[in-house]
Amino acid sequence: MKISVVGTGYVGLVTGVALSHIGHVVTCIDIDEAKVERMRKGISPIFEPGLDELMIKNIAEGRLFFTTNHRDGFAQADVIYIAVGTPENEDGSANLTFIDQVARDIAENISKDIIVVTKSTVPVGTNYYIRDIIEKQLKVDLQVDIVSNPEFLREGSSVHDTFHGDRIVIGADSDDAAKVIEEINTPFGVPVYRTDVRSAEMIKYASNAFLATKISFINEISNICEKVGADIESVSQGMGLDKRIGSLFLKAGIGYGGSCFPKDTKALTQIAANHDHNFELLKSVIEVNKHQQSMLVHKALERFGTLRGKNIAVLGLAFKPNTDDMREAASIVIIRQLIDLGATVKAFDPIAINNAKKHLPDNVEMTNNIEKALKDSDCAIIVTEWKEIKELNLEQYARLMKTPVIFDGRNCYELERVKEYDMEYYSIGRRPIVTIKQLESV
Ligand SMILES: NC(=O)c1ccc[n+]([C@@H]2O[C@H](COP(=O)([O-])OP(=O)(O)OC[C@H]3O[C@@H](n4cnc5c(N)ncnc54)[C@H](O)[C@@H]3O)[C@@H](O)[C@H]2O)c1
Ligand SMILES: O=c1ccn([C@@H]2O[C@H](COP(=O)(O)OP(=O)(O)O[C@H]3O[C@H](CO)[C@@H](O)[C@H](O)[C@H]3O)[C@@H](O)[C@H]2O)c(=O)[nH]1
Repeated sequence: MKISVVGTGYVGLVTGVALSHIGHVVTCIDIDEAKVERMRKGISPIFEPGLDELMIKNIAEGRLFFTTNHRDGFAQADVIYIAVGTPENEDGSANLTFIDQVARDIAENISKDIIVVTKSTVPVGTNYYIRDIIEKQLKVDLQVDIVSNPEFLREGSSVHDTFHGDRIVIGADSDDAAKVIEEINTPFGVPVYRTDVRSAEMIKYASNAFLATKISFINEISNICEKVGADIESVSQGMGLDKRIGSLFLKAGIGYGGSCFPKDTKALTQIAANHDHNFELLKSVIEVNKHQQSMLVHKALERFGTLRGKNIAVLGLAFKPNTDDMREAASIVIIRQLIDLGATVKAFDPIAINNAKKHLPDNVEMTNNIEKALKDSDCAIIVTEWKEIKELNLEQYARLMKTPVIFDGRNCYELERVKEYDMEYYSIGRRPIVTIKQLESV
């Protein structure tokens, strides 16, 4: 099948590369010329494990192309995938400017019947809106079918997720169009779930909202655990053994970030509000997440009294490990608060520094060397559970830091292990460990 993918971000590029890998001829279109130039050479503009290798292979085998020209990109296409961004408006609703533009680009540049597949996360009804724009703008009589095919990949494991997903959701009115999309995806061997267009659009928001709810729920439980002396790791494990609950997404921490949960939860409350429904539960999930992000700063304040003049090592900047994505990362909130409180921040991240520079104040020193970040610091705040942090020899904290006081927002270390080292260790939903008596007065 000949396929065009519009938008080469995390979703579009991975989708385009994966579709070419299973044998389709794919042209990826993006308006960003510099990005397209790099991709033509087989260089991925995003950090995603396994992606460069697949790009290089499929370009070499003549199945994967890149262009900035919509007319060229659509010329051969039987199917067009839309994968442009749907960021949030100031009121939290989804901004459909890019979607709108792509619909117009399609209408202006196609010359044969087409199936338009929307991968972007869009409010319920948007696929019909896309079809309306295309049909209104078309200058020739062509058939346009729409299919909602929301994406569930996670950043950092997106290539793996595409080949090993739990389901592919296909929402369509036209049986024929749905069958074409099902056939395109057959080589992935992932189960297909067929439904109507609006339900497919809703499945995406409901899934993200549910996962975000699970996270805020377990974070609230962790806060209570600290007060009653229970251990959140045991509690999560014990809960997760119940198949009705499931063990995944019960990891307490400093809240969810990233390009999806924050914006999609807000967008769903807006979708509900537009239909006179007050989605109170989801609003609380969002509020809990906001508080959770500040949790470690509160703990540090409680511990030190003031953070003015303190040198603080922030370990991990990306919103999760194995990605360079800084969108809505908890590190941004935490670092801003630390600076407002008068602290000096030295931050470590192995991958995300370039992106982090766009989000953080200039006076934040950044390094991809964890030892440099820790050197002479008064305390360390662990924000992202990078391998480099989890595998750090715990001796290093006492060796490098002025005072080895650690606030771990991702429960990276077993408490029994921490006890063997000189440190003062505060984590999430677990009892504090203080092994150095003299630190209590610092
Ligand atoms: N990032 C994820 O993990 C993820 C997962 C599932 C779903 N989604 C959804 O997928 C969509 C895309 O997300 P993303 O993170 O890949 O976005 P992104 O911002 O990383 O990439 C979007 C790309 O689209 C390009 N673009 C914009 N307008 C264009 C146009 N008219 N023609 C061609 N290219 C154009 C931009 O230059 C950019 O490269 C969003 O709706 C998002 O909610 C994202
Ligand atoms: O038990 C958990 C699981 C995740 N998180 C946090 O939640 C955020 C999101 O993590 P994750 O879901 O792994 O990453 P994303 O790449 O944002 O993927 C989510 O958002 C995508 C965009 O819509 C969807 O496609 C995916 O299915 C959905 O998991 C991160 O800050 C994680 O640290 C936790 O705090 N505890």
